[in-house]
Amino acid sequence: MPETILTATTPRAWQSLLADYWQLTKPRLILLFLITTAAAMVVASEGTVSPWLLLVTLLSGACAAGAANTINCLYDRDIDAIMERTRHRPLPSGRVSPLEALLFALTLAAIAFILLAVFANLLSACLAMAGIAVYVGVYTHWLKRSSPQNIVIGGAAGAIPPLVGWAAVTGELSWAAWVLFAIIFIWTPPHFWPLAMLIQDDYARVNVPMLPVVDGDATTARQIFLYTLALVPTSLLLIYPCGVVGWGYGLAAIALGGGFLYRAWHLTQVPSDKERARSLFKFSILYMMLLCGAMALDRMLLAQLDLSPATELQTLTCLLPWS
Ligand code: HEM
Ligand SMILES: CC(C)=CCC/C(C)=C/CC/C(C)=C/COP(=O)(O)OP(=O)(O)O
Repeated sequence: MPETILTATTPRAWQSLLADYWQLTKPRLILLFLITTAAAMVVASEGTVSPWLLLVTLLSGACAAGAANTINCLYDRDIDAIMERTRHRPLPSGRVSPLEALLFALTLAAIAFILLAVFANLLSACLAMAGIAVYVGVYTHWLKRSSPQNIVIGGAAGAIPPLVGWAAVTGELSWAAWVLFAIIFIWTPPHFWPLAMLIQDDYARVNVPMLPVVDGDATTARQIFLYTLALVPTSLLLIYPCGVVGWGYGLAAIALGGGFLYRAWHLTQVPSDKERARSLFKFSILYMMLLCGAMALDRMLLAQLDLSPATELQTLTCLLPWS
C-alpha cells in the first residue's frame, strides 16, 4: 500500500491528502472545459439537453481532464520542481509519489471511459480518451519541450471537450461540432501566450521553448493579434453556414470579439508591458466563459420561443412595434 495513504490516518492528514489529489487534477482549468462541453451539449440538443446526460457527461469530462492533467504533472515533475509557479505542486514537493499519481490518473480515465460508454455512447468515450492521448502524447511528451508551436498543435487537446459533449448528445460529429473545436483551437494561442509572456523567465530556466522565449515579445504579440483576428469570424460560423445559433449569440460574439481584439492590439503597441499581457490573459478566460454562456442561452431561448436560428432575426423584427 502506498506510504502516504497508510500515514493519512487523522482527519487532518486525510484532508491534506485529498487536497493534494484535487490539486493534481488542476481543477480551476477543468471548470472551463466543462463550460465548453455543456455549451456544446445545449447547442447539439437544440436547447433541450437531458439533465441526466448533462450530469454524466460533465462528470466523465471532469474525470478525463483530471486524468490528463495528473499525467501531465507526473511527466513534467522535473521542470515543475524548478519553475516558480509550479514548484509547490504535490509531485515535485514529494507529497504524492509518482506511482500513486499514475494509479490515480488511470482510475479517473477508467471511470470517464466507462461512464461515457455506458450512459452516453462509445464515440464520446473514445473522444475523451483521445483528448488524454493528444494532451499527454502530442503536447506534453512531443512538443512542449521541443517546439515554439507546442501550444498551437498541442492545443487541439483542449478543443476536444466540446466534441465529447456533442457526440454524447447526437452520437456523431457534425460541421457545427468541428466549428466549436476550431473556435477553441484558435482561441488557445491568445489565451496562453500572454501568460507565457508573463512567466517567460521560468520557461527559459527550464529550457521550454515557449514562443516569447524563442522569438520575443513583439513577435508573440503580433501572433496573438492575428489569431484573435481569425477567432472573431470563426465564432460567427456557428450562425452561418452552420445555422445552429441565432443573432442573440452573434451580437455577444461580436462584442466579446471586439473586446478581445482591442486588448490584443493594445498589447502589440507595447509588447513588453506585463499589465497588458495579464489583462489579455484574464480576458481570454472571461471571453470563453461568456461566449459559451451566450451560445447556450441563445439556443435555449430559441427553443422556448419555438424559433429556429435561421428565422430568429426575421421573426424578432416582425415583432417590433414599428414593423
Ligand atoms: C495547449 C493549450 C493550453 C495551455 C498550454 C494552457 C496553459 C495554461 C496555464 C499554464 C495556465 C496557468 C495555470 C496555473 O496558474 O496553474 C492556464 C490557466 C487557465 N487555462 Fe489554459 N491552457 C491551454 C488551454 C486551455 C483551454 C483549452 C482551456 C479551456 C477551454 C483553458 C482554461 C484555462 C483556465 C480557466 C485557466 C485559469 C485557471 C486559474 O484560474 O488558475 N486553457 N492555462
Ligand atoms: C477531452 C479531454 C480529456 C481533454 C483534456 C485536454 C487537456 C486537459 C488539455 C489541457 C491543456 C492545458 C491546460 C495545457 C497546459 O499544460 P502545461 O503543461 O503547459 O501547464 P502547466 O505548466 O501548468 O503544467
